[in-house]
Amino acid sequence: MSQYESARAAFADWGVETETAIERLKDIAISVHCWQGDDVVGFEAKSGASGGGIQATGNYPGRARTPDELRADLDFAFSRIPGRHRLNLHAMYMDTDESPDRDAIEYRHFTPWVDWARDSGLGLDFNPTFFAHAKADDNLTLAHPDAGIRDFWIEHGRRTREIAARMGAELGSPCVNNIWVPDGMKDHPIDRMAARQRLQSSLDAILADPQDRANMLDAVESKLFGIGVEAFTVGSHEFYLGYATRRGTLLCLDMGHFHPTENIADKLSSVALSVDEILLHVSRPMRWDSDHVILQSDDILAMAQELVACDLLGRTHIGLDFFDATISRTAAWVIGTRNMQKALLRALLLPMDTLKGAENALDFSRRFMLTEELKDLPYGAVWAEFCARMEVPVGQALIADLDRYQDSVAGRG
Ligand SMILES: C[C@H](O)[C@H](O)[C@@H](O)C(=O)CO
Ligand SMILES: [Mn+2]
Repeated sequence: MSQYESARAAFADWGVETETAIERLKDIAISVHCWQGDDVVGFEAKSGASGGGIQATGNYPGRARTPDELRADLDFAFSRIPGRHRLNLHAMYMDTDESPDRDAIEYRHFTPWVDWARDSGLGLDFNPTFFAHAKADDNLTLAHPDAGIRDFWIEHGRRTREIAARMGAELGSPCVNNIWVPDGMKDHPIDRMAARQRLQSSLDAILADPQDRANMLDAVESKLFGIGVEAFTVGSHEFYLGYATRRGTLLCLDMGHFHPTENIADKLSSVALSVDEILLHVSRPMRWDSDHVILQSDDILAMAQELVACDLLGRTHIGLDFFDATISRTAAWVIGTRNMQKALLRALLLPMDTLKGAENALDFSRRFMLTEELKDLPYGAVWAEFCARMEVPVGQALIADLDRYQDSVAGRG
């Protein structure tokens, strides 16, 4: 009997069909973020420090310096991640000989990405870039007291929605356009309300034109604090939860954007009662929003378990948001994305009816015994079978591939 056949029998003993779990996992597209490949630098003529409190640390060799290098790295990464997925592109990753400012970007500045995505069978998601720009140096953009600066960023936001809609139409899959702004203050503000009113009306202006939801979906992302905006973030969780609920946008929950002791998995069932769809930025905050590459850690397993237990997979867009320049960037993409998939597989392999039955009967002894014994089941054999069917390597063969690719890019200047 093969390892998979014996694992299949072990799960069947608990009433779980491994074939069903594998089929469901195949259908879950992860939105892989472009910015892990180049340390959040982007390809604008004048790219500099990321700003907005975002900073990749490390100088591991092999950073992608051009769109072609980034696409080559992504081709490799996607070839080692089982399944069909999406690329999450920030506006500052335009691919053009022109140098449009943020308020002048157009669809044509991104067509090489769309052509590549189409050829690769990938979906695209998009983000306006409200940081790494002189007009964001005050750490205020859409909430800036200066109407001229607000108008500049409103125009940027409007254009990204048009570009996202066209990307979605071209690829036949709705493009999620996620708005995150760094706006805040280093020290205690006097007039929080005025800043939040400005952010609200700027967002309203950006979202004023209706777009076909078959082509694009709007999302808004909150944050607790960032470097340089320790005292006050205009777009807090409460601000965006209310905004998304009122305006019918997706709510983005970034796992690094809350207090480190908060359980982000616990928030899913709460916000799902108020918003139709959720966007996740799966990340690993190490004491703060450090954006470490995700592990198969309790937080990630809990997030996946909630998505399955609450039946939220159909209305949750799973995006990743981590970056680490101290390790191979392609290895970070591949291992991080596979960790998300492994967490989902583990959740899909749980005998959910049995677990819920124990809980509903208030039989907490049974729930406790079940959850702990289930941890010993052979999840690895099911994962290996899934990878074999999707023609991607596991274990030492994967590590050899990751090493080989890293060696091939290490000479980049
Ligand atoms: C690139 C950023 O990580 C991204 O735009 C945003 O999602 C964020 O999380 C900022 O902290
Ligand atoms: Mn994020």
